[in-house]
Amino acid sequence: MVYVSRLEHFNAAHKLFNPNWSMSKNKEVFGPCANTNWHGHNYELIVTVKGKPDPDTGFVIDLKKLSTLIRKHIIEKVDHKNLNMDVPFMEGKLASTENLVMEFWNILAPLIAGISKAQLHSLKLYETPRNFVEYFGE
Ligand SMILES: Nc1nc2c(c(=O)[nH]1)N=C([C@H](O)[C@H](O)COP(=O)(O)OP(=O)(O)OP(=O)(O)O)CN2
Repeated sequence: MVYVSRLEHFNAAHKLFNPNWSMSKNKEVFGPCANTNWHGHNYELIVTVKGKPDPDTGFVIDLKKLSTLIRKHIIEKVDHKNLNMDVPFMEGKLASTENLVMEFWNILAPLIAGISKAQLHSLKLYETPRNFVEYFGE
């Protein structure tokens, strides 16, 4: 197996807020991340795909095609958006990095399988240069 990765970028606004809690409980749990008027992040998304290189191309997956697919189905939906208000697949969900990366997986895994013999292996999503999550689909 060879593991091939593509880095994409987006920026978005959000707040961490549980609607079932009072404002003071949200502030207690999420601190400044619960700020009513939002805050923003420069997110970095690393998509890793695994497979065997095709004998004709030497590619596990054409990275240009992978990039186009990620941009169309993920980046265009979240870039310069408010994750709590503007993104249908985040509706009713807390806009944490964990919940975001799981939604990204549900979108990307079948699309990648549809354009190649490769499989989605992992997603790594940086919310800040020091906070990031990794997801392997289980
Ligand atoms: N498990 C999670 N914890 C936190 C998440 C998350 O998505 N999953 N998100 C946040 C906030 O959105 C917050 O804005 C993160 O910023 P901060 O803690 O300030 O992180 P920085 O790396 O920018 O700053 P440091 O000064 O290095 O802490 C919080 N928790």
